[in-house]
Amino acid sequence: MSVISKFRTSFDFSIPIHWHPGHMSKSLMKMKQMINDIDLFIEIRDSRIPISSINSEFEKMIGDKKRIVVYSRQDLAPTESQSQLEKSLKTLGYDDFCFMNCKSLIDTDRLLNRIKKNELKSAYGIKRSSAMVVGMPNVGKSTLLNSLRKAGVNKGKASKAGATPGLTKSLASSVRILEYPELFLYDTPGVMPPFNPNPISTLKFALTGGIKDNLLEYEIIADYLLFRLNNSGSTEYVTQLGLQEPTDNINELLTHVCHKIGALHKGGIPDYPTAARFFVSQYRYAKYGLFCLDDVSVEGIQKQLDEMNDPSKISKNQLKKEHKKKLKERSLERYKRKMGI
Ligand SMILES: Nc1nc2c(ncn2[C@@H]2O[C@H](COP(=O)(O)OP(=O)(O)OP(=O)(O)O)[C@@H](O)[C@H]2O)c(=O)[nH]1
Repeated sequence: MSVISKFRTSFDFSIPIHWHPGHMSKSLMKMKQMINDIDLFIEIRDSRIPISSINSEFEKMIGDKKRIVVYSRQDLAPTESQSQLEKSLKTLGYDDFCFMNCKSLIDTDRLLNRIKKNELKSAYGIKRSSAMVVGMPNVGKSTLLNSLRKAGVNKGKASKAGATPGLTKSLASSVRILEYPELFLYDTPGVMPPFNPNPISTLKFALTGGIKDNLLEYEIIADYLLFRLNNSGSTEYVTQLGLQEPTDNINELLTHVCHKIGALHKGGIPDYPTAARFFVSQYRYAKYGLFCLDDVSVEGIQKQLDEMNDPSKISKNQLKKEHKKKLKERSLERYKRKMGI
């Protein structure tokens, strides 16, 4: 795909988003307390944001324990980015990972066989083993637990799964997912890092549905989406939305969407947040194509990991101040737009 040169080549966003409510810190603490009872961690990351969905807190917690990384939503990420990621991870020395659609029983069977063959080899007939599924919010933890239970012991759903991030709020008791060797699995609430020094990676997480709706205006998420679509030369959105041509102007695009879906207030005033939500939801249903939002080259991964592990360069207070200032500016902008000023 060729990059259309008249579009933006960078996206200015520096609002740090903090979402680490009490239930997340409590759960993280509880997970840490249980560490000695866990034989295997199944850490889930999203194939569309394989690096931005890493929580450095899990890295510290899991340490040298047995872990398998599951890149979920394989069905929503391009095959080229998966092959590139696989190559890069192997070059960087990682090999305990797999890609899957957590809703697919074929994929789940494959994962279960792999766990039986590799991770639980030493446990046959010896003892009951325990595993824990961990990950950021909405990456597919409960879905995977339910699929593993179905594939392993043919039992129904044990955990509530759904498109709303933060659905699982507490660490529940474990459920059996294998009879022989006996394996139990704990579902855990999605945990965001207490502090993420890279606002763009949180923005990517928001775009893929990982943070609560009220934490960031949909118009910003929609603008970032438009930037990414144009920047990758992908114009499927033009056809899908019935636009005349690609645009780099989010207001222009949202005004069109408002009229297309009838998102209008009294007097025909466009309802931008509803239009933005629609634009983003279509992306999440892969209506504009399949995308990987992270750079998965060896250098790209290394750069993102370095940033993640060295937040010391950025002052938390500085970011908080900037956050407040930006929020004020945004609400003024929104007010002006609403009033047609
Ligand atoms: N297409 C696709 N959808 C998935 C996959 N895994 C999970 N989902 C969907 O993603 C949404 C979130 O899944 P959950 O299992 O609730 O995610 P979670 O990680 O438990 O969420 P929290 O409770 O926020 O921690 C649900 O609508 C699932 O159906 C996948 O591999 N492919």
